[in-house]
Amino acid sequence: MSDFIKDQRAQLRSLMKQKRHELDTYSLYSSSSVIFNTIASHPFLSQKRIIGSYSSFKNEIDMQNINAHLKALGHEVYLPVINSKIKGHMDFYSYDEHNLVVNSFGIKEPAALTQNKADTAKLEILLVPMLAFDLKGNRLGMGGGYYDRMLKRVSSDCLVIGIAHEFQKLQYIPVQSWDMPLDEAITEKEHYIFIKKY
Ligand SMILES: Nc1nc2c(c(=O)[nH]1)N(C=O)[C@@H](CNc1ccc(C(=O)N[C@@H](CCC(=O)O)C(=O)O)cc1)CN2
Ligand SMILES: Nc1ncnc2c1ncn2[C@@H]1O[C@H](COP(=O)(O)OP(=O)(O)OP(=O)(O)O)[C@@H](O)[C@H]1O
Repeated sequence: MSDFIKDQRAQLRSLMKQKRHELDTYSLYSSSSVIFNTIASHPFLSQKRIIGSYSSFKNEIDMQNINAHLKALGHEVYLPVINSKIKGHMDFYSYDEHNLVVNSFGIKEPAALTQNKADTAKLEILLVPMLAFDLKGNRLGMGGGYYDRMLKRVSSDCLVIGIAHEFQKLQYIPVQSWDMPLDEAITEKEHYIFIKKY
């Protein structure tokens, strides 16, 4: 792996964490509400049943209403659970808003009950958090490599959609061989389509 790219990504990560930290509550609220509507009216939503999503933390777009809405519509909704025994590994477990526990990062996750575990290969839509993205669909995450590893196990038919604030769009994100590109990104300003799957 190139140390140069690794350093560039680390620098960008720290800059974008800072920017997100400075976001005001009103922008977070209003952008989350616009993105709720974009996801709720996504043209493929009615054709897909099994959705991987996430619980937000630290000024990420608020996914709580979105997750509840998707579940109320009858979708199967799964959220990540970090596996503390395997480095960079997470699995998805079914979402129940009344049954979430806070993990070591301060992110709410479902209890890891075997009977509630998703078959990652069966996910049809995956909503992905990101610190930054570019118009080629490259993504910068929090740096654990969790999504890079997980996306390798997802079906090539699964629609992978990054969720972010518009200010997280950058001109160029340096990538490494294992970085998995997004199909789409949704911000409060735009619905970007990088790869037209359907
Ligand atoms: N909501 C959400 N869930 C997610 C992610 C995410 O970006 N957002 N992840 C995306 O991959 C994974 C979790 N990855 C994470 C990686 C680092 C930190 C974190 O807080 N890092 C600290 C430093 C911690 C340390 O050094 O001990 C920090 O940035 O201050 C949090 C989550 C899986 N779940
Ligand atoms: N498929 C992989 N195989 C082995 N190591 C990996 C893989 N993906 C990522 N890593 C490791 O994880 C570290 C972080 O990767 P990267 O910078 O791509 O994370 P990220 O995409 O920002 O984080 P995340 O996916 O958790 O949001 C890398 O430095 C590398 O050591």
